[in-house]
Amino acid sequence: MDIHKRLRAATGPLDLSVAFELAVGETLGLYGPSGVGKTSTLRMIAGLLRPDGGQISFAGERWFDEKTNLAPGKRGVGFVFQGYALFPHLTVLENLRYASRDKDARLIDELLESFQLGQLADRRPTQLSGGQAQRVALARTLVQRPRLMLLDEPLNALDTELRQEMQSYLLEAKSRFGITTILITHDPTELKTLADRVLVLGEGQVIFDGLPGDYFPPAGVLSAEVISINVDKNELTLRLGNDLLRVPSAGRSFFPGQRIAIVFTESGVSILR
Ligand SMILES: Nc1ncnc2c1ncn2[C@@H]1O[C@H](COP(=O)(O)OP(=O)(O)OP(=O)(O)O)[C@@H](O)[C@H]1O
Repeated sequence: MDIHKRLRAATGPLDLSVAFELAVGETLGLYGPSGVGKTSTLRMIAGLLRPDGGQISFAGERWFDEKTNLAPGKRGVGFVFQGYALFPHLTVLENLRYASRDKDARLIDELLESFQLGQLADRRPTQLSGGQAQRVALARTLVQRPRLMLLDEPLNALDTELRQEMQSYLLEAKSRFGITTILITHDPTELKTLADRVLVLGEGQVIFDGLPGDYFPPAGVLSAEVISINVDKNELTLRLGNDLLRVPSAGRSFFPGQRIAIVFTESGVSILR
């Protein structure tokens, strides 16, 4: 993907320019402050917003470039966002059947089971809780067998307990159906639980592309800067905030200016990486 678009932000033009790879089967998290262009990126991948330039390809198929602009319906993308509407006059089962192109009863049964919706199959959307409705919305997207699933803060409206419950449903769906997914969330825990990789956007640009654990280190891990190395004493001097620390270098080599992750343990400071 290599997507360029001039957006109109409240503060003036915002030049969105994002390039990234998307491997089949992976879950990519999109993270970043409000207004940096996350939703617009998903809308362009889905074909709902036309980029100014660049190219969008998935699984070896070209969806957009200067000569191509595949219609949204031909891309095989399932888009779930907050407040995603179910048909109010249809039951849960009817909502799934309606969405299923091939009326695959086995897949519908499997989704009802995976998302624990069996008992709720005959209820209408107004008779469901927020978490239940969101489970139906996800099942309804999966029943369409999308090749790529785009989730725009799907769990945002839910409270902490329901979010955790939904995260486990999403994990289950990921292992059962293995659908390539891009997930926008503001929740680092959600990214660490669900995403294989995270792309952090800042002001229309990719500022980090890597493992969620590298962007959000575990609690207790601190980032320090190597100030100097005393080879004779096998010792490093580190700057941590305004403090200088001396720690054993344990025979590893470092260079001044290098940022390293450290953790305080009972026996002193230990260097993680
Ligand atoms: N079709 C469009 N044309 C021009 N500008 C747009 C268009 N759609 C959105 N924008 C602007 O682009 C900016 C980025 O919006 P976008 O919704 O992509 O950000 P976001 O990172 O998803 O933010 P949030 O986390 O708040 O949802 C906003 O200032 C918005 O007003």
